[in-house]
Amino acid sequence: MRFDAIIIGTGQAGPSLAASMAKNGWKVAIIEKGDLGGTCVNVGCTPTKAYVASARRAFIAKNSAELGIEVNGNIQVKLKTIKERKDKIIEDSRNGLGKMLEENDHIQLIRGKGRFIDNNTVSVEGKTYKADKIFINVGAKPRIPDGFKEVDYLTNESILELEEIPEHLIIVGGGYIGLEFGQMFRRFGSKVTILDRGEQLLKKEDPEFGKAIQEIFENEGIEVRLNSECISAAINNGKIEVSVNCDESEINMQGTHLLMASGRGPNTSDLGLENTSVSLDERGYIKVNDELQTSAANIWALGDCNGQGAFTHTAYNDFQIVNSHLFEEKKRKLSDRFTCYAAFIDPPLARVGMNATEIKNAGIKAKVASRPMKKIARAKEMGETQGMLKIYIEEETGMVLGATFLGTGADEYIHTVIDQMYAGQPFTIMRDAVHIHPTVSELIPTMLENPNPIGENG
Ligand SMILES: Cc1cc2nc3c(=O)[nH]c(=O)nc-3n(C[C@H](O)[C@H](O)[C@H](O)COP(=O)(O)OP(=O)(O)OC[C@H]3O[C@@H](n4cnc5c(N)ncnc54)[C@H](O)[C@@H]3O)c2cc1C
Ligand SMILES: NC(=O)c1ccc[n+]([C@@H]2O[C@H](COP(=O)([O-])OP(=O)(O)OC[C@H]3O[C@@H](n4cnc5c(N)ncnc54)[C@H](O)[C@@H]3O)[C@@H](O)[C@H]2O)c1
Repeated sequence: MRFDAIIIGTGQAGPSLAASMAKNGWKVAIIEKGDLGGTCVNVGCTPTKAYVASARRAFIAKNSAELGIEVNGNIQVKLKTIKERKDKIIEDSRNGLGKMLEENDHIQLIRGKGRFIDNNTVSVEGKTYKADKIFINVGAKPRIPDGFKEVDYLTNESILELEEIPEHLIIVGGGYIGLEFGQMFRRFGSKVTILDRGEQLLKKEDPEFGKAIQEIFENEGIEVRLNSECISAAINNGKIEVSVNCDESEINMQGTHLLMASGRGPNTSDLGLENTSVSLDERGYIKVNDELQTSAANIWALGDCNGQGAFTHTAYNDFQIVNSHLFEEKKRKLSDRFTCYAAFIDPPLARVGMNATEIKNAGIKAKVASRPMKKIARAKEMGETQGMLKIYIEEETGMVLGATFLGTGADEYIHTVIDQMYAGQPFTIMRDAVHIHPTVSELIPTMLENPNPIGENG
């Protein structure tokens, strides 16, 4: 069967692209081997943020005496109810997407695993489909290091199926997934241990933010063990035993559950790409140019599988870039994008652009405007004073290079800085703006009054 375009994967880029192509009169096939909506909807952002909300309610219920609220009696966390609520949110989202794809006359939804036969042909369960243009949106999967084959470990998928709270959850990996699940299950009532081979949590952040998060986690009773190399696991007396360290001072710990949160890798190994002229990098990501075109001129790669971002908003922006080249006058480019993201721990960490370490490594002369949350009126009124705000400004031009915020609501007001960076204006625009009192955002202009040289610790 022949189409104008074939899309492989219904993640965060594919369905929007299919809808746009259909609107422009193209005949499109979209192939999906699993649940519609991909990682974010089914086993990523949506379910985890629903769980984070339940975990925060549990935490507040247990920790509001200081604000004059005492709960007498038992606070019960019902994981089965939390899961049912999450399943309903996912189902609604999946059904909405299914309806959109199935009711569009220009789109054919094909269920099954797609595999390239050549640059213009994809097979699904024995049938072949041809198109002039093919768009790959196959996402990523957990990367499991050697040493865990003997145990029945959990991943971000299976942990979301649990109906009972683990007694002791050991987590390998102190990145986004490890931290979000770690804090949430601690708040649900589990004992939690987080192991990471690195020197700090969230290794892409400046060390002071890693340390601040570690302190917040330890204050909640989470055990954090860094510099844990050569981790492996086995079953001992029905429990999971985890060995940490390579030398004879090896430490063993026992837990009831083990979550692997040690990074993700692209779904490109069994896609038949060897039958095409698409090139991969050494880690298996599909190489793309500034327009997300692969080394095969008629094939594009979008989302996690191209290694240019590992977030829903970057996958969606990939759709916007490709779509602009197909149908719009104003062309978008990958290189126009500022890196931005949030870790949805509590308080959240939000980031855009460069941090102090990157600025120093690049040899850029810059200043930092900073403020601890404990010096912000609204944070004090809310009783949520953990964290700090930092904005980096290039000395020569006055342009904003980036910001890292750790604090209550940071995932929202980071957008003040993101929008400023996209506007391409100097920091004085933000400094001279009038913000609403009392908000955390109102301190952004104030902190920009007195930027200082970047110190040893950022
Ligand atoms: C636990 C967790 C929490 C996360 N939280 C956030 C968050 O809060 N914010 C955020 O921005 N990002 C978050 N992410 C990352 C986000 O989920 C991903 O970056 C995003 O889903 C990537 O989308 P994608 O379009 O690249 O692919 P995906 O959403 O992974 O979709 C790819 C689709 O392709 C299908 N597929 C793969 N191979 C084939 C094949 N051969 N044939 C047919 N179909 C195929 C898959 O079944 C899948 O449905 C989280 C990820 C995880 C794991
Ligand atoms: N809030 C969000 O936007 C969000 C939330 C969850 C996931 N995600 C996406 O999912 C991706 C994957 O998340 P992740 O947390 O799995 O990966 P990650 O790369 O953020 O963190 C993995 C951690 O595991 C450690 N590690 C790896 N192998 C190890 C080993 N053998 N022994 C000990 N430690 C080891 C690494 O040092 C690292 O700190 C992220 O890059 C992110 O893009 C995003």
